[in-house]
Amino acid sequence: MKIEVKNLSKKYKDKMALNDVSFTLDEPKIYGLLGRNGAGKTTFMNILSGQILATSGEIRIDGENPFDNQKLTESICLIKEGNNFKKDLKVKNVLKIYSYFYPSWDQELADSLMKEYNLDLNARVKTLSKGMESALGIIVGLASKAPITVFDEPYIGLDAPSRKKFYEILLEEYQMEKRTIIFSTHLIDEVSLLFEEVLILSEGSLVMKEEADILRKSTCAVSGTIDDVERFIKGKEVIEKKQLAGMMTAYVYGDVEEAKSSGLQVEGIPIQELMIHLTERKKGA
Ligand SMILES: Nc1ncnc2c1ncn2[C@@H]1O[C@H](COP(=O)(O)OP(=O)(O)OP(=O)(O)O)[C@@H](O)[C@H]1O
Repeated sequence: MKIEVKNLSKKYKDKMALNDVSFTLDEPKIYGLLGRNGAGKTTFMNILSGQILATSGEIRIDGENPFDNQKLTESICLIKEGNNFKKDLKVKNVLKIYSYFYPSWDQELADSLMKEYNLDLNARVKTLSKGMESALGIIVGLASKAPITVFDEPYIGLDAPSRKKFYEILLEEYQMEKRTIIFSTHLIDEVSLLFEEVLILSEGSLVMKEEADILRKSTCAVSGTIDDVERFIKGKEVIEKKQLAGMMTAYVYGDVEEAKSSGLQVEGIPIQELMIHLTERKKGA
């Protein structure tokens, strides 16, 4: 499904949570939506899934506005950080409700994930630990098979092996059947290899939207003497540079191979680092 975001803004009292954001997601891909606390990620995901209205601008999903749109809601599954389910419900009833709601619900997948995460069908949501409740969210998100599945920090309390399992199953499912997955997380290093495209929000503005492969190939950290590094970065877009004891390290948009052949020390920039530098740069602007 095509997602068009046009001049989207959301204001809460005097706080601009989103400020004139525009972009298009054309294809089913795994998108990483990144940014620091308060950058506007949850606000965006809530507007996308039709839970709240924008102050101005709009989101169109295959041409339609998601707010109060029953037909579209069946195509979007939003799994939040917590409180996804009514506390008094039994796990089996949660699954039943969602299976009725999502036309593409995959019961077989839900059953196998229930085993994987060792959840008791008869337990009530309020008796689940934080990690178990997150596991239930992950199960619903994956089994919904919703063409747009949005995970907003979906794994609070979930231990590292369970998170790893989640990434593996997400990838397996995605490879079998592509769908748009929008993933917001602060555990960027852990997940970044899953991302096919990365969007970074900073203080309500979109500061980057780029394919992850291009980012890996076209950004690098180069280190060497100040003169050598300055020579290399001349005319290139510099994300950040630091000097120490006559040496310089610069984070630049530039071809990794070219940097290597210039004799400088070259390293890739992890997406997490890139996010930090891009959001810092904006603050200082
Ligand atoms: N209901 C609300 N009322 C008032 N302000 C809000 C509300 N929801 C969000 N905000 C503010 O809007 C800004 C963006 O919040 P949002 O939750 O979208 O950020 P986020 O990127 O998801 O942050 P985090 O990574 O911490 O979850 C923040 O400054 C936040 O305080």
